[in-house]
Amino acid sequence: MTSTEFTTADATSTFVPAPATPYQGDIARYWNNEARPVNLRLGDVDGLYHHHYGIGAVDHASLGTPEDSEYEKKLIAELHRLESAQAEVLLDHLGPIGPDDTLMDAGCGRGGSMVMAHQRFGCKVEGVTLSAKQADFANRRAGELDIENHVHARVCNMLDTPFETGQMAGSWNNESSMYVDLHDLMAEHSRVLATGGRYVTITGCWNPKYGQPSKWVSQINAHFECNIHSRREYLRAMADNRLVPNAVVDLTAATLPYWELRATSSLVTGIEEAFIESYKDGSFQYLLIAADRV
Ligand SMILES: C[S@@+](CC[C@H](N)C(=O)[O-])C[C@H]1O[C@@H](n2cnc3c(N)ncnc32)[C@H](O)[C@@H]1O
Ligand SMILES: CC(C)=CCC/C(C)=C/COP(=O)(O)OP(=O)(O)O
Ligand SMILES: [Mg+2]
Repeated sequence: MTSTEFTTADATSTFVPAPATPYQGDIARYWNNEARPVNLRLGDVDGLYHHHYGIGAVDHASLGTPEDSEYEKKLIAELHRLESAQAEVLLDHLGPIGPDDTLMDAGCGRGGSMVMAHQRFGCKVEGVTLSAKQADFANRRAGELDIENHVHARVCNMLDTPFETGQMAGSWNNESSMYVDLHDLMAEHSRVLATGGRYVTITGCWNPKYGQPSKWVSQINAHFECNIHSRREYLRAMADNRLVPNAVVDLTAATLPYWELRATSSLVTGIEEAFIESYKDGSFQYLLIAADRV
């Protein structure tokens, strides 16, 4: 199939462009086949479906004790609360956004952050993902919430979007930048953002201070088929693309309670140890970077 041919995903109405590279085909398949119960069980708490991790202190008082028959349900609600708190912090850094503005969610997953952005700002949100299953899920959810005129996901490469130059008041990557070349990514954000618009990323990155990616970072890469970048690469790619950081927030200490709680739950996936150990040995950092498009 050539890059100009289009096909439809099984049992969906979403048009799916041929992947730009074989790797992007792998990632589309990965997310079309993803079925870890942790993600749907947490999303079912209130209908916001995330594929990112949590931040903030665990409210141990709300959990009760493990002997409590409702303990596991409360634990799931608590993990979900921390994941939504993470998205709130990302949205806090977008600056003033109004109902007439449009935002871009690059690597939107099942759309939880897009719904939150619309509910907070009243704005339009355009999401892109490589996965038809995720785009359909996000669009179905927007329909159920009656916000399909404001929140829309499409299957599209975040490095080559159909949006107009300067169209976006803000844009973000929430744990989705480890699948692409950062220079290409920042160039596309820089293109779609209006001058004065804000770009925000929350990401896991390896710490140049450690030297090279640790074995834990390699394990996370293998688990998700991704390529975690270093902190230095983010800052360089932004600087080269008219994106000037106005906040760099180290969220590593804030995400550890989420991981330590998750490691005790029935929904563990096996990657918990790698996150906990790499955050603790300093080889890996959970970072928010907000940048102005100048
Ligand atoms: C870990 S999920 C994050 C989802 C979402 N940002 C969230 O916070 O719930 C990674 C997402 O990046 C998307 N992705 C990876 N590479 C992409 C690319 N080149 N273009 C568009 N989306 C991409 C995947 O399809 C997936 O939706
Ligand atoms: C911080 C880093 C390096 C993230 C890698 C990207 C990623 C897969 C995020 C979580 O997705 P998920 O919510 O589907 O994962 P899980 O099933 O583990 O909850
Ligand atoms: Mg998850």
